[in-house]
This record gives sequence, C-alpha cells and structure tokens, in this order.
Amino acid sequence: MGWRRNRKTAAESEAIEVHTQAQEAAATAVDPAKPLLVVEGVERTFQTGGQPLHVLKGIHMELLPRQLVMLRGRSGSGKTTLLNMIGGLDQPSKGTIFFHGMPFHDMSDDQRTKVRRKEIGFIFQAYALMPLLSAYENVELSLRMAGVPGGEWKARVEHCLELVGLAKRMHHRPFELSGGEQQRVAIAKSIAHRPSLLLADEPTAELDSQMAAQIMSVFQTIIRTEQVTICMTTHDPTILEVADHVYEMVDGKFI
Ligand SMILES: Nc1ncnc2c1ncn2[C@@H]1O[C@H](COP(=O)(O)OP(=O)(O)OP(=O)(O)O)[C@@H](O)[C@H]1O
Repeated sequence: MGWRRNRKTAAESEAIEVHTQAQEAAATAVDPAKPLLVVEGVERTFQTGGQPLHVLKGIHMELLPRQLVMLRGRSGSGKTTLLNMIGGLDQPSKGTIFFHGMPFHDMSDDQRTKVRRKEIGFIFQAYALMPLLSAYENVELSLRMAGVPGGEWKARVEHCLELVGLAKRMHHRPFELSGGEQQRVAIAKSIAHRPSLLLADEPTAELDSQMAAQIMSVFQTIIRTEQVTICMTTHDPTILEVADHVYEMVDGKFI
C-alpha cells in the first residue's frame, strides 16, 4: 500500500481528513443495525527472505454495534494479523476495511492513529500495565494519553474500575493483584476513553478457566453499559458459547 499512499495528493489527503472528522462525529450516534466495521476481500502478504508469505487470503467479515465476536483458530492461522488490520495498526495488501465508514485501507498512519486513539481500545494477553503505578493510576494514565480533560478523570477512573469489579482494589499495584485482576485493570484502562470498539488478543490465555469466565462476564457487562463492540481472538473452546458470532480461521481464511 505504501506506493499508493505516497502518490496521494495533498487535496486527496485533506478530503480524507475532512471525511474522517465528519465520520468521527457521526460515530458517536451509533445505529444498532449498521455495521461498525466492514472487511471485504482482505489479503495480507509479508515478504520474508525474498519470498511472499500469504497470511490472509480473502477475509470478509463485519462487526455490528454491541456484539461480542470471536476469532478462533490455530496458532499461525492469521488471527493477530487480522486484528491488527481491524485496529488500524497495519494495512491490507488487498481489499477494504471500513470503520465507521472511514477507509482504513486507504488512510495514512497518522489518520489511522487519530481514529484509533479516540475510537478503539486494545487488550493484550500480557496485561501491559505500568508496574509502579496503582490500578487507579494506570487507568488515569490512559485518559491522560487520550487527551481527556483532567476534570473528568476521577469520576471516569472510578466508574471503569467499578465496572470491572475492582472498586476495592483501586490503589493496589499490579504485583499485588492476581492475573485475572490485572487483566480487569487492563480492561478498565482500555475502555476509559470511551472507544466504540475493543480489540482483545487472547485476553484469557494466561488465566485459569474460572478467571477466564470472569473476564467474559466483564466483557458482557461493558458491552451492555458502555455500548462497545468487542472482537477478540481465542484458542479456548470453553468460552465460545458467550459469543454473538464466532469466525473460525484456518490458514488465512474463514471456514
Ligand atoms: N510482520 C510479519 N512478517 C512476516 N511474517 C509475519 C508477520 N506477522 C505475522 N507473520 C506470520 O503470519 C502468520 C500468522 O501469524 P499471526 O500472528 O497472525 O497468527 P495467529 O493466528 O495470531 O497465531 P497465534 O495464535 O500463535 O498468536 C505466522 O506464520 C507469522 O509468522
């Protein structure tokens, strides 16, 4: 895609920027029947040692508002690669991705970063918390980084930590919390700036089945209360039943 981006004129970039701002404004008024994200014919090829590696081979999918969607598949099937595209961290070699009507496949890194900061939250397998900061301070940091006005931090941090069931542990640091609790802090952190889409890469992989079930229950709560859509990858067959939709990936394609 690099060559296409380089060839885009200033006027075209500006048009996308204006489009982006308009779409971002529209994004706050979510229509429950309208997809938040539409992926059409997405392919991703990496060049490794001079050889092309076809990792995604024609993906079609959509995410509707307030859905819990799972991408399931064996290691190496391409789940993380797809999640990175959906989150605007990477771009397809072919195909289109529209997020709130914005063409992620055709936007510059800067344009996608702006949308991502406002509209998307990420949760990873390893909790990505700052070890010297308390749960409260970790969540507050994400609001600070998202540019949310300081006057709103306290109420929002407390609300998010309450939602994930950690009201009583706000001032604990990560090492004083269990793995499941740390993952719940990471969830509070990821929703604090009110994204419309939450992407989670193997969020339960490090947890036992009871803690994994707690995480899924927290996901269901935040879909209901924060109106967020969640797309997550998993290997774990025991949690699939809570999904609204499961996409099964084999060798870069859905079956
Ligand atoms: N930047 C890259 N350059 C080259 N190859 C890559 C790159 N990113 C991913 N791959 C390859 O793409 C394939 C799919 O990787 P991906 O991480 O998407 O799989 P996955 O289904 O998420 O696996 P896991 O469940 O183990 O995380 C792998 O063979 C991987 O080595």
